[in-house]
Amino acid sequence: MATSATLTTTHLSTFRTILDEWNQNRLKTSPIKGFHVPLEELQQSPPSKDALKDVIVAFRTRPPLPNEAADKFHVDPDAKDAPVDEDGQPPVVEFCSGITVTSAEPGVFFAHVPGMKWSGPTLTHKPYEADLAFGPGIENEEVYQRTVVANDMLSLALSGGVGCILAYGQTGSGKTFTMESVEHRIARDLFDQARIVGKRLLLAQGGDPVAAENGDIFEFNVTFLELLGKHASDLLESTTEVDAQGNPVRTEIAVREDKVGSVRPNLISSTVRTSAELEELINKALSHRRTSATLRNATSSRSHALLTISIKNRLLPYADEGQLILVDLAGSERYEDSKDHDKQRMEESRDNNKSLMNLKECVRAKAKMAAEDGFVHIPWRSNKLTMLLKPIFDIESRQPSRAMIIAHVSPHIQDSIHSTNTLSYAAPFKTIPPKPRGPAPYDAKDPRTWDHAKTIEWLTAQFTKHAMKSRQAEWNVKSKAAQLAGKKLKPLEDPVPGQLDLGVDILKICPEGSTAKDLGTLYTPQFVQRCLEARISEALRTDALKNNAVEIIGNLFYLILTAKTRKRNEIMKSRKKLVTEDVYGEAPRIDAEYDQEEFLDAQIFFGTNWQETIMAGYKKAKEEGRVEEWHNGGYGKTVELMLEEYRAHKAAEAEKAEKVGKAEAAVANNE
Ligand SMILES: Nc1ncnc2c1ncn2[C@@H]1O[C@H](COP(=O)(O)OP(=O)(O)OP(=O)(O)O)[C@@H](O)[C@H]1O
Repeated sequence: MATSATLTTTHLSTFRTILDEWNQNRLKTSPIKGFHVPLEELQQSPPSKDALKDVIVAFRTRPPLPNEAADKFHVDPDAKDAPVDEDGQPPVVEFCSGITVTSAEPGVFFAHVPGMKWSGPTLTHKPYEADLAFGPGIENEEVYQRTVVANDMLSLALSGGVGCILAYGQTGSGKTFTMESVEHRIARDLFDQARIVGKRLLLAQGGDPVAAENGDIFEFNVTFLELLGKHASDLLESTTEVDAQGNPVRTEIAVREDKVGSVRPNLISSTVRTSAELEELINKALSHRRTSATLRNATSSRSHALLTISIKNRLLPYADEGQLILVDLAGSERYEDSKDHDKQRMEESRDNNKSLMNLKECVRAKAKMAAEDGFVHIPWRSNKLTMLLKPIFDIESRQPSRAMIIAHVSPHIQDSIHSTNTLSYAAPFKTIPPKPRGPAPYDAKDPRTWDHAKTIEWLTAQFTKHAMKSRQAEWNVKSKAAQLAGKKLKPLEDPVPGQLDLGVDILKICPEGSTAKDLGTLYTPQFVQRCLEARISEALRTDALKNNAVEIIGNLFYLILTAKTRKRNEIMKSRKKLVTEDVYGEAPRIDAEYDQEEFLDAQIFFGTNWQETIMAGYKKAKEEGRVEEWHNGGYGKTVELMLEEYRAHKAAEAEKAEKVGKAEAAVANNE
C-alpha cells in the first residue's frame, strides 16, 4: 500500500502549483514580517528584563539537503503497484516545501498538509504561532542571539537562576544541529559574561579592582546525561564495552528524588575553568552519544541528552547554584515510523513518546502558571525526563527559571503531517503576558500586594532585627572583656526609636515606586549587590551585610511562596471533586480511573488527534450549554470510544502478526 509520503510525491507537481497560487494570493494581502529588531541592534543593546517570559517558544525549519528529497522519498519504479504521476510517468522526486514562514516575530509557520478528495489532490494551509520563527535561511549565530542572548539565559544562570533550552522535533529535522551550535556558543560566551558579572559583584563589595578585573568568582561544573527509553547513563563515562547492537555499555544511573527532595543523579561532574575546557568536554560527551540508524535518519539520536552546567558563586556559598540545562530531545517518531523496528527499539520509542508527552504537560502548565499568576499542578514527577528538569518545574523552588523550547520541522511537504504534530505540540506553550489587572487587594501576608510604604516598613524591620542582633553581639564581647577586667558593664539600653544605625539606606534598596513584588523578581546576587551598594556605614562589615541580605531576600521569597501555596489550596478546595478542569482550562479530567499504561499508549497512538477530539467534544458541549453533562459523562464516553478504537487497532495488529507468523511457519515447513 502506498504511504501518504509516496502519495504526496506522486502528486508533487499539482501540490507545487496549488502552493504557488496560495503564496501569490497571500503576498498580495500580507507581506512577510521580519524580526522586531535587526540582529546588529540586538547585539548592542541588552535585553529588557521586563519583557522576558518564563516560557518562550520558537519554531525552526532547515534548508533541504543536497539530494535529500530524491533519497528520502525515493519511489521504486520497478515495484509492484509502483506509483505514477498524473501523466502516467514515474514521479520526479524533487524538493517541494511543506512549510512557509510568514512572520519571524511573532513567529508564524504555515504547514501545507496534502490531502486527497474525489476531485483530486488538495492542500490545507495550517497556521501555527510561536514567539519566534526561524526560516531555512537563518544561521545558527542568529538563532543563538535571538534565543539564548536575547532572553538573558547566561546572566540568569550566573545570578543563581535556571535557564533551560530544549530542542524538540521529528527525527532529522535539525535538533542536534541547533543544540550543538548553542552548546558551543555558550562555551564561547559564558566565561566572558562571568567575568563581567563577577567584576560588578566584586566592585560592589569594595573589592580589589585588580582582582575584580579577573572577576573569577564562579565555579563551573558540568555533567552530561543520556536518557535512552527508561535508562539513564553518563555520557562522560568512557567505555570500551559494546552490546550486541554495537552500542557502548555504560553504568545505569538512578534518577530519583533524594531525602531533601533534590534530583541529583550520580554523574561524573567535571570542573571547567575556561571556554576551551568546556568545549573539550562537550566534544567528548557528544562523541559518546549513542546513535544508531532508524528508518528516517542514518545517524538519528534515539535518546534525550542533557548537558547541565552548574554555577557556584563563591561570594555567596549558601545561595542556590545557577544552572544551564541544554536538552537535545529524542526524535518524536510517530507510531507509524517505529512499528517496523525491533521490540527493544519500539519500547524505547514508546518510552520516548511518553516522556515527551509528560514534558508537554509540564511546559504547558508552567507557561499557564507564568501567564496567569495562579496555581496549576506541574506533574514533573511523572517521568525521568521531567524529574531531571525539576529545577524549572518545581513550583516550590525559590530559583527563578526560564525555559525555551525550539520546535524543529522538516522543510519537505512529505513530512507535513509530522510537522503539524510538532507545531501543535509546541504552539500552545506560547502565552500572552498577563494583562495588568490593577493592584491586588492588600494582604499583610502576601508581599505581592504590598505597596512601597509597606515594603520599606518590612525591610526596615528586617534590617533592624539584624542591627539589634549585632549590637547585642558587640555588647556581649565588651561585657565579657569587662568581666575579665573585674568590671561590670551597664546593661544594654533599647535604642532611641529611629536612631539605630541600620548600616544601609533602605530607600536605595527599594527606591520610590518599587515594591516587594519587584524585589521578588530579583535574583539573590542582584539583591545582595543592591544592598552592598546601599551601604552607608563602614561599621557594617561586607560579610555580615552579605549574609543579612541573603537571609532577607530568602525571607521574602519564603513569604511569596507561602502566599502562593495558600492561594493554591484555596483554588484546589473550590474545585469539584474528581471532575477538574485540566491545566489548559480546556477539558475535564477523570484520567486516574483508566489503566494508565493503556491510556498513555492510546494517546501516543492518536497523537494530536487525542486532544483535538476531546477539545471538539468539550467546545460543542459548551456551545450547547451542556458543560455539566460533559463533566458527568461526555468526556468519559469520548475517551472510552478512543480507547475502543485503540484496542481494535491493537487486536487487528495482533491478528496480522499471527497470520504473518503462521505464513512464515508454513513456508519454513515446506522448506
Ligand atoms: N539549519 C540547518 N542548515 C543546514 N543543515 C542543517 C540544518 N539543520 C540541520 N541540518 C542538517 O540536517 C541533518 C539532520 O539534522 P540533525 O541531525 O540535527 O537532526 P535531528 O533532528 O537532531 O535528528 P535526530 O533526531 O535523528 O538526531 C544533518 O545533516 C544536519 O547537518
